[in-house]
Amino acid sequence: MLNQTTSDALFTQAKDLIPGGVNSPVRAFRSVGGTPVFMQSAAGAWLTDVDGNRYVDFINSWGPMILGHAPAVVLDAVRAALPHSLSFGAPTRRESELAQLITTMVPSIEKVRLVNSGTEACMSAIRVARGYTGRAKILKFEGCYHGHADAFLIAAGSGALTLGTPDSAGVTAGVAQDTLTVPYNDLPALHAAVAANPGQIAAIILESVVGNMGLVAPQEGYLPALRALCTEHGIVLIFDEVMTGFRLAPGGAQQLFGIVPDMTTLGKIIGGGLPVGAYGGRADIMNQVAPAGKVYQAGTLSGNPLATAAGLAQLRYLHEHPELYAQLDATTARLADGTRQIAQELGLNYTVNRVGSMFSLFFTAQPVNNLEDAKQCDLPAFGRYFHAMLERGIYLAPSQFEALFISTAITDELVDKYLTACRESLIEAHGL
Ligand SMILES: Cc1ncc(COP(=O)(O)O)c(C=O)c1O
Ligand SMILES: N[C@H](C=O)CCC(=O)O
Repeated sequence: MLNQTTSDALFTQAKDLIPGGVNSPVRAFRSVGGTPVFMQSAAGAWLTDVDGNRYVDFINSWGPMILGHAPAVVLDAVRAALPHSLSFGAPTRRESELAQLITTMVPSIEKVRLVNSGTEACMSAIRVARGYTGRAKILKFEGCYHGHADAFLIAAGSGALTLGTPDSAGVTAGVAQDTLTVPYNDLPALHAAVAANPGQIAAIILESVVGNMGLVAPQEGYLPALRALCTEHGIVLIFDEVMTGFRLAPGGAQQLFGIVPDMTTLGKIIGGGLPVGAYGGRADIMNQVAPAGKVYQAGTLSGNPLATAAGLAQLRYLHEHPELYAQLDATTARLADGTRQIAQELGLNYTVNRVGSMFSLFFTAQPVNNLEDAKQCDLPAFGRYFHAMLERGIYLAPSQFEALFISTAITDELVDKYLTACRESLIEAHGL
């Protein structure tokens, strides 16, 4: 048994002070049971908790730590920036350098605005799309998560789905009526929704590869059809690449699939582990943003000097080392294929979905192409598996409805460690 004495004590204290004891719901282990592990430090592929237990990290702060924890290239950049200022609240050279790199790497982005989180990026992007089109409604997909702005907490994925609150309390009927939802990977449903709201939809926003109902890939032809539909109806197509940006390819999912959206939202990797988000797109759309245009959006700490230093260093490194993407792909293929094979050998035949360096093991033998498919999973068995893996030093997302994120710090030896733990944990979780 893991010694979690200090984590347990800290969680008890935190619950008196912080709602549910955590600052983001999915961390609370609610859907897998038990108490969350409180972390102390991290380096490379490894996390160390407050009781001294060590784990190989397969979440990587939900994506940002693509180079593993504490990479020298990012730490050095932050150290160099530190003495100059923690925040200016005034423009800096590095913001333009970061913007330049983003526009170079991401095909759809001609102009970009930095914000502080993925939520801010998505919230701002739909405001801009509304300002640009003069239309009120947006369309999102069931089980996709775009942060916690009111307009997105309708059929939301991630922690909201995990906790059974995909439609959050506190979101007014007035807001909800402007958010249309349809199942992911279902073109007839999408066409029907657009046809039923002629000239009213400002934007369609989606995770072009979904990570927030577990990992779900777009089916063949889905993204091109979506692109064509948006062009035909004058709808702003927004790819939420908060997870997939700079991860699935240097230019994100849009580069991988060869589809150019009108706008893109970014987060996670772009901050190298510090709080940053961004939204960008075609210049004529982005020129609507204040002070260039009439759509207001602002931020006291936006373009923060430490966050831009970390993000710029990480993005530069990725840009200069494109070979890392083949490495990530090969490592994750070994993990995902190995998991699938183990499940088959044990007679479980569970579904494993993978795109690049993201993957999910779904506790169902049925294919998973949308939220309804993902909801068929055996959640109690997943909870037992999660804890069996944790005992063996493997840190997974504490929810069936999240993807795993692989870093360049995962070596072949660590893949072997994961696969051994996976076999033992599946056996333990199912009493085989
Ligand atoms: C696809 C996607 N969009 C938006 C967000 C919101 O980002 P943040 O948590 O930084 O607000 C997240 C993650 O939380 C995400 O996975
Ligand atoms: N799925 C979420 C983001 O990617 C999980 C992180 C969070 O909400 O705390």
